[in-house]
Amino acid sequence: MAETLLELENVVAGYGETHILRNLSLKVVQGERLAIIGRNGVGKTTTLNTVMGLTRQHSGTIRLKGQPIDRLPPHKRSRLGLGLVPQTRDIFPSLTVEENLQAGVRNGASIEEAYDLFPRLKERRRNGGRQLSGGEQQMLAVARTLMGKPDIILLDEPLEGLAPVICERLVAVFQELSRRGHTIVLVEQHTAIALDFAERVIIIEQGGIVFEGAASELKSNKELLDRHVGIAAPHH
Ligand SMILES: Nc1ncnc2c1ncn2[C@@H]1O[C@H](COP(=O)(O)OP(=O)(O)OP(=O)(O)O)[C@@H](O)[C@H]1O
Repeated sequence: MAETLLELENVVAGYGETHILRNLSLKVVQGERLAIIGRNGVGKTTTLNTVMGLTRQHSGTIRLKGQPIDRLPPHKRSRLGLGLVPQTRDIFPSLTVEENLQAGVRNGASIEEAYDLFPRLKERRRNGGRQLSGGEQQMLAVARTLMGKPDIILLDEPLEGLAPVICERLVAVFQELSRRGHTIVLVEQHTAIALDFAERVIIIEQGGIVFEGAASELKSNKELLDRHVGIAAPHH
C-alpha cells in the first residue's frame, strides 16, 4: 500500500458560520490521480480550499504526511507541499510570463522545467499576463504552481471555458506530471475527461462523499453517474 500523503478526517468547514463540508473524510495516496466530481455547488471547490486553509474549518482534522495542518495559514501549507491552481487562475496580469514564474519559484525550482512542459509559455515569455489567451493563462497558472515544487497538485476545474484542443494539451501535461511522480487531485465538471484521467474518483453531494472507487468502475455504472452527477455533464 502506497503512503497516505493527505488525509481529511470528519472535516466540517464552510464560510463564516455556514457548514458546506459535513463530516468529509478522504485520503490521497502518494503518486495517485484522484478526481473529485459532482454537480454544481456541492462543495468540490470548498474541499480544495479547505485543504489549503482558505475556508473556515469548524471541526475535524487535516493531515499532510501525518502532520496536522489545520491551524496553519495557506502560505505555510504551500511550503509543506500543497499546490493549488485555483479556478480563478490568479496570475499577475501586469507581469510577464517569466516574471509570473519567477514570483512562484521556491526550493530551487527551475523555470526551464516549466518551459519544457509548456513550450508555448517559452515562446510567450516576454508577453504580459493580460495579453495571454485563456488557455495560455491556465498553462501559466499551472506552471506557476509547479514552481512551488508541490508534492500534491490540486487542480480546480482547470479546463473550464477552454477549447477542446487546449483541454487536450493541458490533460496531456497533467498525465506527464503524473508520470513524473506528482500526486494530482483534479476537480472537474467534464466528467468523461475526469474519468479517463483519474485512477480513483470521489463523488461529492451536499458536502459529503456519496461514492469512492475506481474510475473504471464508475465508467461502467451509468446509473450511478446519472444519479449523482447527471447526464447533463458536458462531454468532449
Ligand atoms: N466565498 C463564499 N462565501 C459563501 N459561500 C460560498 C463561498 N464560496 C462558495 N460558497 C457556497 O458554498 C457551496 C459550495 O460551493 P463550491 O464552490 O464548493 O461548489 P462546487 O462543487 O465547487 O461547485 P462549482 O462547480 O459550482 O464551483 C455553494 O452553495 C456556494 O454558494
